[in-house]
Amino acid sequence: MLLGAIADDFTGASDLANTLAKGGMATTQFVGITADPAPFGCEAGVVALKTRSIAAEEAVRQSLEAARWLLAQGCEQIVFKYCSTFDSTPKGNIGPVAEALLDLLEADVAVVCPAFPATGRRLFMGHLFVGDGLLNESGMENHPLTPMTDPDIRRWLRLQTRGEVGLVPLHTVRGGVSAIGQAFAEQQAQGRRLVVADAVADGDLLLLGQALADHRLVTGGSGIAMGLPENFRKAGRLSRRAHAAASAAGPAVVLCGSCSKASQAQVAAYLAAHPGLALDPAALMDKTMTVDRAADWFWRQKQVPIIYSTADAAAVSGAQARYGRAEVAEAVEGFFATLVRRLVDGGVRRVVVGGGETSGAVVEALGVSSLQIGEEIDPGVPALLADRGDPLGLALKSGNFGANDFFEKAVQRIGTP
Ligand SMILES: Nc1ncnc2c1ncn2[C@@H]1O[C@H](COP(=O)(O)OP(=O)(O)OP(=O)(O)O)[C@@H](O)[C@H]1O
Ligand SMILES: O=C(O)[C@@H](O)C(=O)CO
Repeated sequence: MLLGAIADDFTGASDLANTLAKGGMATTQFVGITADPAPFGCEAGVVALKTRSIAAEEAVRQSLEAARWLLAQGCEQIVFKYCSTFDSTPKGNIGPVAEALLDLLEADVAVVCPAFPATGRRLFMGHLFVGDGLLNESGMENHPLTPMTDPDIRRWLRLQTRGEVGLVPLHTVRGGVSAIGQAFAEQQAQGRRLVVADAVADGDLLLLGQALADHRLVTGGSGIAMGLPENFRKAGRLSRRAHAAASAAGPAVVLCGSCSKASQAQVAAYLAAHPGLALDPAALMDKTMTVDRAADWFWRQKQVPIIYSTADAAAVSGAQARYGRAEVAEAVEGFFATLVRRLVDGGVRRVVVGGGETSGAVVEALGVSSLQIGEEIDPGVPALLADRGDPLGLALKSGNFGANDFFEKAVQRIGTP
């Protein structure tokens, strides 16, 4: 294994794995930390953790454990993948994990770059934009777990770090590989080990990728990895392996626990032509909605149904005020976890999931340990193939990713009925 990555959620892991596979690296996504050696021929390994919203010390512990395993597999460069909307709270976890990885790798400096232009996330003067607006006006300010209320990534990250945070602005990035190298060296000389780098287009990310060839640690969204495979290819170190074929066959289900604006629109679009079961947190808390009821409902449907807790910001904050933020999240995620196990044990072979935390709960419940990366469905979302006795097709969609018709496309692209 040449390149190892640690992703702080499951959809983020498949987003990054998709980028590395498209870049020509034979890539496997691992579900959590494993003690087993990586499969033969794996050039890039992405360890999917569920550390985005847990306590910072625990996120650090798990990330270091994953990094040590990746290093033991031979990895020369480590990528720490977080969300392209920099999802975190003032207490972490991006800063503490990045600083701990710098220490482990004995690295002097690392880039911080959540930009992912294909999905509208662009970074200018350290400020993160989503589409044509700032991050804190994009709907992310209402996120159920990590509300993003400041678009200045330097300022937000500094709340989380021990050390100062630097910046390599866009005009320097556009100056090319040696200008970028010099800028990092200057930031490092001033004692800034975490350095935010601007990027508004794929070309900026490719330049950065080239300039970061010798960096032991790279941190960012999946965009920052766009240029990394080329560094290994140029050195003649890559084989060329095809994407995994979508070979799953059987009934399908769509599960959505994401409450993002994009997910709200995608759920509405899917409901226009398919049956849906809405999960109300109150009904989960007082147990009037049970996994038995939802599973019975599922098997009665003639078309591929959607089961969702997706709701608008007012409904989400209402439920959180009544039951507590963590309590609702636990109830919703726990419900999806038990339900998906029941459905897959009962014969479902294609599972489409909306939301990173939700995907983590679902994949962990299914007990699969690794995922092969298939073709891209929409930017940042590949078809995935797991082995659970039979082939199991999966798609794990980040909250804000995907076109309006994502769910319909994904059901078709991850296998056949
Ligand atoms: N109706 C609801 N009310 C309150 N919380 C909810 C509701 N539905 C889902 N949740 C919780 O909100 C969280 C949504 O997070 P999730 O990561 O799945 O989606 P997302 O944040 O939109 O996606 P991503 O992390 O990929 O951007 C989960 O913990 C989920 O359990
Ligand atoms: O970077 C992103 O936006 C996604 O891969 C993600 O991490 C969402 O959970």
